[in-house]
Amino acid sequence: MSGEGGEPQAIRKLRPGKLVIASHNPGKVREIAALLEGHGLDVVSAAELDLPEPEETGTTFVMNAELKARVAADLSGLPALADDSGMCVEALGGDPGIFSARWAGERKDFGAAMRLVQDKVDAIDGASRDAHFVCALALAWPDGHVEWFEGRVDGTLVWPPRGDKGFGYDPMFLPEGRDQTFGEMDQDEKHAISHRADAFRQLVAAVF
Ligand SMILES: O=P(O)(O)OP(=O)(O)OP(=O)(O)OC[C@H]1O[C@@H](n2cnc3c(O)ncnc32)[C@H](O)[C@@H]1O
Ligand SMILES: [Mg+2]
Repeated sequence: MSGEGGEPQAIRKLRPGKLVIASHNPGKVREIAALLEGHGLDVVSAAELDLPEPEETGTTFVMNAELKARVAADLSGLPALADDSGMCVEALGGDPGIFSARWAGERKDFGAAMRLVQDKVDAIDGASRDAHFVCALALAWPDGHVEWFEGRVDGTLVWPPRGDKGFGYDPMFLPEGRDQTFGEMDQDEKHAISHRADAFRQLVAAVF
């Protein structure tokens, strides 16, 4: 991104202190807290602060991450970090993508969401089972400054789902070159290769 006059905008450093994790997904909050360990931050989740869950009206992962981070920073008066992520299936033109949470419905039934993905891919003759996860991070300050980062991991879909260690679509996603799904991996193994860890590596390099 460029500032006025064409000069690159300086990346803002994140100082030790309170940081809001602007997510209402406990699986994500757990992973984000682990990925931020050791940087002197005192993390507090949006749920702990009773912050509202904003409607995700953006058309990209980055737009939705920014929207969530801005709401949390504005309401808390603290820097806030949001994650918008999802699983993109090649044969489905990138769906569920930014709609990954919504495919699970009000009841957040990811068993049903995974079955829906499987049924849709299965209905296409000779369909590729390639998929990838994307994670967009937005770090917003109360004065309106925002930094963005995006990570990705490629893999294939397996059926039936395997493992109960992760969250969301993890049990049906087999990362490239591995024989365990994200659902079968311990958190540290997932963090060695995941879309979220990829985005955090970029964030850590930039803002600390
Ligand atoms: O918006 P917040 O409050 O952060 O929580 P959310 O669950 O609604 O999160 P998203 O809007 O970003 O939706 C992303 C969905 O994609 C799925 N997803 C994202 N990252 C994942 C991961 O690492 N493993 C499995 N599923 C993941 C998961 O089902 C999420 O609910
Ligand atoms: Mg959401």
